[in-house]
Amino acid sequence: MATASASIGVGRAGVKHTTLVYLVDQAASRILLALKKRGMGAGKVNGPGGKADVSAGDTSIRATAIRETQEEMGITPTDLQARGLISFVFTNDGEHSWDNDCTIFFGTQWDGEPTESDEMAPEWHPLDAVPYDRMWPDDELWLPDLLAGKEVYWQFTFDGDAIVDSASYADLPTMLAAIGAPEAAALDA
Ligand SMILES: Nc1nc2c([nH]c(=O)n2[C@H]2C[C@H](O)[C@@H](COP(=O)(O)OP(=O)(O)OP(=O)(O)O)O2)c(=O)[nH]1
Repeated sequence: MATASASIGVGRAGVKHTTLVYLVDQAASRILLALKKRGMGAGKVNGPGGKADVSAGDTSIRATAIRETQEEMGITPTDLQARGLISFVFTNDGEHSWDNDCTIFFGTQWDGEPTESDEMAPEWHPLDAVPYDRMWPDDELWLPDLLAGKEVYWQFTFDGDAIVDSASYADLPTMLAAIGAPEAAALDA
């Protein structure tokens, strides 16, 4: 079981810091997603990702993003850019153990071929046909902006699978102030 680390990633203190990775094959205008087979969001299509884990050797949230993509898809991203932060709050869990503050990465290069793992089954989708009906409901609010080259800063409050509140922010400092998180020198530290 991985443990959260307040020293890696950006977001609220005492909340899991996590990653999501979106890889695009620009030559073929397609995005690499995957069916999540177990754990949080099982049955949904998502990018690879997961929580920061110092015990797994993570030295930065970027290292977490690379390790999770290796573990879940068998490939190594080589040009990841940190492009946003999404803060997830889950009201259905009184202990808020599902809450996570997630750094969003975008990339176009990787080593290896996407391979199914115990956690994920990779799927390619055309960039103009992202399967939002099989994804978390907030994704269609921000993933199009990410794919258009923008940075994305959002907070979503969920009750189970339903969004009950949301807010978007102009930039990282504005978002961190709004969610009560410490200031950060960099998104991918
Ligand atoms: N696309 C998308 N991903 C989400 C949403 N909510 C949410 O927690 N996630 C992602 C962010 C993280 O990558 C993951 C939660 O982190 P986690 O580490 O608890 O999940 P996990 O079961 O994959 O565990 P692990 O790989 O770290 O062992 O789920 C959402 O609304 N949309």
